[in-house]
Amino acid sequence: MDGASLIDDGFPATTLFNQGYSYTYDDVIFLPHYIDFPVDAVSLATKLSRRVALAIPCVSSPMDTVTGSSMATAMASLGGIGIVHYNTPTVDQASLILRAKSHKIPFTHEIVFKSPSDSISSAEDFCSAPCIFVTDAGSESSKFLGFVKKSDWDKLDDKEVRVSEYMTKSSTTLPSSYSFEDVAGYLAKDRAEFVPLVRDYGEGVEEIVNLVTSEDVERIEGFPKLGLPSLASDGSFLVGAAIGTRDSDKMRLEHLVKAGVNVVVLDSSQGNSIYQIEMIKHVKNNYPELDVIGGNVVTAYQAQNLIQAGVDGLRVGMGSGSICTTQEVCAVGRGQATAVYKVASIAAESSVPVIADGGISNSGHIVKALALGASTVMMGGFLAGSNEAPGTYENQGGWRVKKYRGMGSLEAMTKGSDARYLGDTAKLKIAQGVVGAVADKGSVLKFIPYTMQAVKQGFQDLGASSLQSANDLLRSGVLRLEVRTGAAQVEGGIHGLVSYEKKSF
Ligand SMILES: NC(=O)C1=CN([C@@H]2O[C@H](COP(=O)(O)OP(=O)(O)OC[C@H]3O[C@@H](n4cnc5c(N)ncnc54)[C@H](O)[C@@H]3O)[C@@H](O)[C@H]2O)C=CC1
Ligand SMILES: O=c1[nH]c(=O)c2[nH+]cn([C@@H]3O[C@H](COP(=O)(O)O)[C@@H](O)[C@H]3O)c2[nH]1
Ligand SMILES: [K+]
Repeated sequence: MDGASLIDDGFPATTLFNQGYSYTYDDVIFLPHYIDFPVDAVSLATKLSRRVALAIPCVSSPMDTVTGSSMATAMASLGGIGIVHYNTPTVDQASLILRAKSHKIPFTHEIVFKSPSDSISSAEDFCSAPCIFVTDAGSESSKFLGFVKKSDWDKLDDKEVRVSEYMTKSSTTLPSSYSFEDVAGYLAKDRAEFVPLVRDYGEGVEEIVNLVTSEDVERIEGFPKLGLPSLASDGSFLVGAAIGTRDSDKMRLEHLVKAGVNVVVLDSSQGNSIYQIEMIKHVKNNYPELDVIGGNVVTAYQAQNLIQAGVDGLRVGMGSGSICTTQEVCAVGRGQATAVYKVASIAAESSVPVIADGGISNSGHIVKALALGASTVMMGGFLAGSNEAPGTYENQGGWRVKKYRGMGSLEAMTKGSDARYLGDTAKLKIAQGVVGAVADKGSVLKFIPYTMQAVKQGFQDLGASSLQSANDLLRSGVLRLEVRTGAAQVEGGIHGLVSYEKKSF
């Protein structure tokens, strides 16, 4: 359909976003366009940064209640990517990256090890694992001797008895290079409940890196089929990592590169700083093969500075996050729809991909972010209640919840990021985030594919079969938008019902 013959209706983005208002996703609505392809013809393939391609536009936030190794593994297996947080010592961050990259299957378990002479005195020793593995030295890198099932331990009268006296002896392990289908095949054939996966480093050095249970297999097989995973050239999952802009972060980066990190995000609320520009140059000079993403920014001016410094991607959003109090505390930031449109407009001139970071709470927000020019969306709260997020579920007022906290909350700062907030000499700590909880959402392996299907339906309504096509339609003024009044937003939501059940898939 020829855009030029459109009847004038709604506003082109350039008009809408130049009126002096800061709009967020909910403030604006796209007018539907023309459908001339089926929904399955929509491709959401995209780029995270200049050289990092993804099959789906999903990125998990570098937050310590969002992205550890399980989330990074799951996001990469879905075709997106996880950015491992840095609120932890360098060695721990590097081992999270190594762990995520050493898998071929879409999930990881927490594994607990004991030696034969140990005892298991409390049910808490099992953490969330269905069994405890027994190895020679009680660590992941020693010989596998067998296991203790939680159900067997429950039956013990004397919990102080040594593990060797009641463990089930076994020497069966599978290589961590096995695919999910290979492992599922083994478990079915041997009717085994679980099996450890072992990574072989050569010269007799091995490490138990994961465990797969028959319950996992059944669960995953019930989920939508996975698309193309995000893989590095060596076949390992793509994994990103956040770092800061202090001198000590240069040393951190060196370790992360050794651990195989594929892209690095300079994690700052206000990225247009001398510190960040120096760090961008440091990364470019020392690791020319590594893409570096700068941010956060919300204006064309901030973006331009970082583009000139050489960034390969930009992260957009200031104060838009669900746990953020930056706009309230510091009086700076921008409505996220406006921020994404403005930054993406300038970044497109240099072919720098943009990440729309924060404020995503439904598939419609993702459609809006991408159609306004973002190449990917970064999500914290949307993913924090999943099985793959760090932490365990708790009960709160009848809800099954997981903790979700801002990296600028007092609690997170106390855990590790003090230096950032205190400055080196300042003495007063000011929080820019809160500690909260989000509801259990199940596995990202299930709800992200459904969310992506909803995004594809949105793209079909816009008449865009790809991100590039949506962008062309937006920039040529064919795609039109309007601002929704308060009443229009109420009308666009569920209203006027005494009760309802909202089930999305
Ligand atoms: N997207 C958002 O709206 C926000 C995000 N956050 C998150 O909270 C965390 C911390 O963010 P920030 O506080 O911005 O961390 P940051 O480490 O960038 O900044 C903290 C303070 O340290 C200073 N600083 C940074 N590098 C320096 C250097 N080399 N020498 C001297 N001073 C230096 C900064 O200017 C700032 O005053 C991040 O994970 C970030 O993503 C926090 C607030 C808002
Ligand atoms: O003002 C802030 N104070 C904080 O303590 C904080 N921690 C994270 N972030 C940012 O919020 C994003 C996640 O937002 P959502 O939960 O809305 O996805 C993240 O991706 C970050 O950009 C913070 N912002
Ligand atoms: K906020």
